Amino acid sequence: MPADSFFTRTYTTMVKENELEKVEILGSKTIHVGYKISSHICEEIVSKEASSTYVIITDTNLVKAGHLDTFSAGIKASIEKHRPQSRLLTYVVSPGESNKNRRTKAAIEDFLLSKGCTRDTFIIAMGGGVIGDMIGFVAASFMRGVRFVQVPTTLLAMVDSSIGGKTAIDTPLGKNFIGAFWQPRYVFADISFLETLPEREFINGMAEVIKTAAIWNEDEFTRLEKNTKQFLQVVTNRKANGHVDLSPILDHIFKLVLESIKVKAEVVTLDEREGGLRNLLNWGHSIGHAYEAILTPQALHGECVSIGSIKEAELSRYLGILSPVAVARLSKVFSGYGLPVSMDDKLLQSRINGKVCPVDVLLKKMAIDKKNDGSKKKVVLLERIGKCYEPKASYVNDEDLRVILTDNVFVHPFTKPPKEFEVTPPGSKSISNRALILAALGKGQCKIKNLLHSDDTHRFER
Ligand SMILES: O=C(O)C(=O)C[C@@H](O)[C@H](O)[C@H](O)COP(=O)(O)O
Repeated sequence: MPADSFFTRTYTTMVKENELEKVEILGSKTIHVGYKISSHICEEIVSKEASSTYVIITDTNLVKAGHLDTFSAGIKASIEKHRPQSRLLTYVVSPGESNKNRRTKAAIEDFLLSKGCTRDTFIIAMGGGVIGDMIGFVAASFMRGVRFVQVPTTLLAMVDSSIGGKTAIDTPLGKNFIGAFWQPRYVFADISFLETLPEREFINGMAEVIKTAAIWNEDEFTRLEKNTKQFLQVVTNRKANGHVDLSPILDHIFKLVLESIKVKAEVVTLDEREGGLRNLLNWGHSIGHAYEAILTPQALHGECVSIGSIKEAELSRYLGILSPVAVARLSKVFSGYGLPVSMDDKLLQSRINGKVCPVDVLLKKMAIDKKNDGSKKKVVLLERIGKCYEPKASYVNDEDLRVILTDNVFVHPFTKPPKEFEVTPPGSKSISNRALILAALGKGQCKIKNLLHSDDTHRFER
């Protein structure tokens, strides 16, 4: 068998070039997912969306990878074909979360104004989550709102940030605090962009993929569990030019992108403005954003969401809602895809230059969360893999959060023992189970205090 025949053979059964799936959101099939669909994207934009000025806004990473040149050439060709009077402008920003701010937004707006852009301007946001969020917000406010499309080029942007019309910039106090709901006319997710995506960014995007399956789609979660090894093998194996040959896992990637998009599109369609249900997509983010506010830019969004998801799963577990087995499955799958699941992660530690996340600071950061009701904190609680406890975020208190946010408890002997003290140790599992059996055998009502919550007692309770 020739050396590349494994890939060739596998590839023939897989996703094909130009293959396209259209996902419905808010009543129209405007999310197009495919592999090597750049000509479709350019044709669709220019032929369907009339404009005097098309503006591609992207970042320097996309320029370096050659994507801006290729994409501009495609748009120019479509302009010549369909609207020869129109023009194409391009604008490039610096990459990274630290540039998703008021200053960059203002610079983009000044550029558009200096070029005489009017309300018929059509913006193409090509890039990752930072570009999509910020350019979406520019589109929402420029001339009181202009049309735009999302061309996500990272996994995170494809499966999450490009879908659903949440646009925003960050402020020093936290992420996405200033923004608007502004729907893109289309989202074009071309999987082939992922072939040039760096390893760390690829892994970063998996956090949102796992999150989406965890809150809504158990089958997909189980499928994700089965493919961790192969994923990491392929994604970490780079060619001389740093690119990745996705062909052995192209089907897996296509499916996980599509399944994540479908879930997000369904949730957004049911609750576009986040009255309740859309909170679920924020699972892992209440705590994740708090970590991110401290650890950015050394840690990426997905890495913080991964830690936040495990902490929020532990909170559900602590409240007796989620089983320890589910927490273990979650932890295994996040780490299986190369993500940190706690602050102890060695790779994370090597990146964050000794930064620490004290519980009080995390709680303070969590106090500014769009989901909260004033000073009452809210977190999405998971009931089991694929299902949340409530169809919205639930009220939680600082005492409970403090327990799960505290990483290590050091126990020291008293240097000077107090005369009297009272301690309530956690309930014993075997005594809890015996108490439950006795209660079940007895007649009338029985009140059990200090029951230990565990998988066993939970089953006994039923
Ligand atoms: O689209 C949503 O709704 C989400 O919550 C998805 C999140 O994964 C995403 O990171 C979102 O941008 C965060 O939104 P925010 O409301 O927490 O700022």
